[in-house]
Amino acid sequence: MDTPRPVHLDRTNANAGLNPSKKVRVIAKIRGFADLEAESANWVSVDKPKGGESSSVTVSFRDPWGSRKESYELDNFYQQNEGNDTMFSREVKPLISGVFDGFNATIIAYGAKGSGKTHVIQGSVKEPGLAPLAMAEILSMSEEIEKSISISFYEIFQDRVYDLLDPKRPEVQVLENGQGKIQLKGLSQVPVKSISEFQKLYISGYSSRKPVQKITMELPRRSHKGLIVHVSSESDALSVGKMNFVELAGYEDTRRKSGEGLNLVESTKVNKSIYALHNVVYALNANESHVPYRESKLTRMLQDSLGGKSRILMLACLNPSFCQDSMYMVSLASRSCQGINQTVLDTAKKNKSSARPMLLSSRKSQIPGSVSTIKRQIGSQMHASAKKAGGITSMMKGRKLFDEASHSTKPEKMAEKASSTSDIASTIRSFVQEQVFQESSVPDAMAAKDSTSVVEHAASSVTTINPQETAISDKDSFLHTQDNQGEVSINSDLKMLCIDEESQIIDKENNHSLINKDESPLISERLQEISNNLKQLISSTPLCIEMPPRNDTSSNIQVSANIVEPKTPDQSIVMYDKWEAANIKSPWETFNMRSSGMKTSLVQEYLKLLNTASKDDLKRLKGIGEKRATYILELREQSSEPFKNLDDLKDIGLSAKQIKGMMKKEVGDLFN
Ligand SMILES: Nc1ncnc2c1ncn2[C@@H]1O[C@H](COP(=O)(O)OP(=O)(O)OP(=O)(O)O)[C@@H](O)[C@H]1O
Repeated sequence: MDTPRPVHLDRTNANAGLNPSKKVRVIAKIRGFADLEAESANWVSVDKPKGGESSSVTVSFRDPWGSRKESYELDNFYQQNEGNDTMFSREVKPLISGVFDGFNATIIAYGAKGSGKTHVIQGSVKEPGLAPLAMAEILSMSEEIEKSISISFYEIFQDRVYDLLDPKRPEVQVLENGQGKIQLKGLSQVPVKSISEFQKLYISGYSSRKPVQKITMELPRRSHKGLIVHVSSESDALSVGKMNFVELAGYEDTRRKSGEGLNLVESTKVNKSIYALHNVVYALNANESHVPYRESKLTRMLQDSLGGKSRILMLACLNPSFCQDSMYMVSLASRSCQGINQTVLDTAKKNKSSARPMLLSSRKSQIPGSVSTIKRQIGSQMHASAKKAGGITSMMKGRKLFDEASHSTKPEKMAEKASSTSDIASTIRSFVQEQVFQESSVPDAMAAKDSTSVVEHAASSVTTINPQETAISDKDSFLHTQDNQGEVSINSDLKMLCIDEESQIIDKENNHSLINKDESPLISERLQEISNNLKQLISSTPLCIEMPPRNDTSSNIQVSANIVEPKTPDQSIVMYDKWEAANIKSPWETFNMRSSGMKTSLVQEYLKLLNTASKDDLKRLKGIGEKRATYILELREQSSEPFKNLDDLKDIGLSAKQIKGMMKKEVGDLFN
């Protein structure tokens, strides 16, 4: 294992990279040592890729076990022994004159817990931070050019904004006026004439951070803090520019750290706003037409300062001892500035070429490609559901069909009903409305409209069941068996229906065959496949109740949920028309069990894709763009399976409502 070079940076031309026209600069600072940490941070090394002329530095991280090395290009890197004053004169001071010329500047310190954010922004009596150093400069400039200075100081705790200079005030409201300008209603703005006045206010603001509600015994409150320095013209008090100092709450990987209750909620909210901020920075850098300011309270508050005539300094604070979260913070910053700061992943790529494919291939083997595998999967899901419910599964049909059929024990009648397109449509309608959207919390007109259109598509899609597959998989087993039993087969009716659509189906199959089997198929294609099979199952697969042989006196009734390979019925098998005789669950209960099994299956497929798909495939998912796809890949580097349930999508900045909306769209598209 080769030892990484210690942190060393040639400062002879360290300022060469300071380009005042650059909107975003990304720098990192490794925290100074406390007494007990006299060890050097040998897990990080810094280099200038093009020698002294370079305007950026390459920061390489290697974990202490040498198993992972990653390099990122940043605008600058400050080592342990470099103080706040050095960073101030190189990074912050050049921005101050712009604030007097109508620019807004924002300095954002972020990083893992305890990485020195407060030390860098606020500082101490011994070593003032960037905010007081800037304030001293601003105050001295304001005297010369007759501008007035005032400050606001706020805290964002769990997406609520509080005034730190006047803590008795009610929550601050973030409003947008008709011109799209952000107004912070209820946030005080206090004039400042001297540095001692400022220090008094600033320090008292920090100490006023008392929990609004008592959380738990002495749990420190994790919140973002923002200082706004307003520069206004003295004559008309109109705002000229402002400088923001934002100290983000410490990042903590919720998957690695055990957190519960409020602590976990707090962490999730903190992380969400960190992602949201990077999303905004990314969008600004990429000149995207839509900048997602609304993703968090923080970005909303900073909207004026981040967009338009502004300069942003992203300062990643790093712990001196190896910390996975520190590494992650730098990678996030570097990636959010792609286009300006190209992420360098040379060694990471090497690692990936050996590790990632293994991961992918092991995943691939779990991703069923064939129809029969999918059926098996659905079957086992349903089996599990049935087992869990302690009940029995039945033919999957819509409520109407079942309601009517349950009053009749004649299979012919059921077959008649099931063979009509409208009843099959009704089956799907019921399923979509009552199961897929069951948990939707969007009761507005829009949701109703979506639901209706999905249902309409569902109704029109029932004739696309693949007759060839039906013939191959079911003809020789189930269908024949049914005929032999003298039962009227619903499936044969459906087959008749499908034959007219053959050319359309063949087209679909041809398209399908274009999918590279070695790659993760697109979620909508996978879901479509599952859906098609379910449609087949609706019509073709009776789950059977295995009655004990006649001479068996035991009272056991076996439930068979093996819908993949239907067995030839024999004397011991009775069909669904024995519902009442077997005294089992009602068709409606059974339908519910099956539907929830399908829903689980769809979600599992979706999560598998998130955990394995390529970036391009991820971007084909609803609601996943470049940034989110990037974050997903980031998360996958942190953990081999970052998405274990849909709630984990919150880590890429999605709300519960957005997650549901995305699933609805994916599922809805199945019927398009
Ligand atoms: N440059 C430095 N030299 C010496 N000690 C430092 C330095 N920077 C930070 N520290 C010390 O490290 C500890 C953590 O620093 P700090 O409170 O600034 O971290 P933080 O990132 O703001 O933490 P949190 O995420 O919990 O808010 C403090 O005790 C601080 O005094």
